[in-house]
Amino acid sequence: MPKFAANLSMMFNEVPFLDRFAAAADCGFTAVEYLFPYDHPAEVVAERLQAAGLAQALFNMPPGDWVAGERGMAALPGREADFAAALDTAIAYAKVIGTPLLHMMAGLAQATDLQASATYRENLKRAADRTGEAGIGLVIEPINGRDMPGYFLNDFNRAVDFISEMDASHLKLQFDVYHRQILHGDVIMALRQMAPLIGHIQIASVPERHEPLTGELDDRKIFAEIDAIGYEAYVGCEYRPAAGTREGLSWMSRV
Ligand SMILES: O=C(O)C(=O)[C@H](O)CO
Ligand SMILES: [Mg+2]
Repeated sequence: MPKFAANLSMMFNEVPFLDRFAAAADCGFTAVEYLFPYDHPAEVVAERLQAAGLAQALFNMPPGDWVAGERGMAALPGREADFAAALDTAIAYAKVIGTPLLHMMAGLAQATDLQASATYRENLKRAADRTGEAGIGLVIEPINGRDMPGYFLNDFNRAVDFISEMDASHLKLQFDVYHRQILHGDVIMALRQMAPLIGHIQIASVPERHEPLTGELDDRKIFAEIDAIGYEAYVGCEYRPAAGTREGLSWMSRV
């Protein structure tokens, strides 16, 4: 059975962000992930993580102005300086918090836009170089257009192509089972085929993005496949609890 990390951006929203670490540990989690730690000093986040005895699995680079609708900057021509500053911030936080992985979000741009693609490649190279020097893994994640309309990286094969082009062994795919199913289906075969490139996995039911075992996929089979491909890192529970985080955790003892 895979080991699971609580996603503190979606789970434990019953309490403020900094209190979610203790809440996750109290529910038996041994690791956490979240989108962004940047509203708090890195030292404070690290202290909460350590006090709860948790491992950090992953967090995202700063995405630009999230409230205004930005969803990353890597594919945005003209935003290279902002991207570089975000990368500096992410690496500084990663060193203090001790995350093994950073997720680089692409941003909203046409997947067919040649200038956006060129900018993405340049920024991906820069991020791969900088994270490589810092000893941190880097992941990119295809995201479905229903949840994130206009997201640049909306295709798993394209993500694999970008990764392959870079020739950086610490650059890998964030395989979110929820997005995979909505974008392409064929989840198990994709896990098998992409296994060598997978750096992080996330799970949620489809289509509601609730607890595993409540959607259209056979999550038990998916977890068995994750074990079978030899994936040993954390599986992020990136789901919105249907009716309370604690109340919904019984799936973990039924898989
Ligand atoms: O939306 C997701 O699936 C993610 O993992 C991103 O990190 C944030 O949007
Ligand atoms: Mg995800």
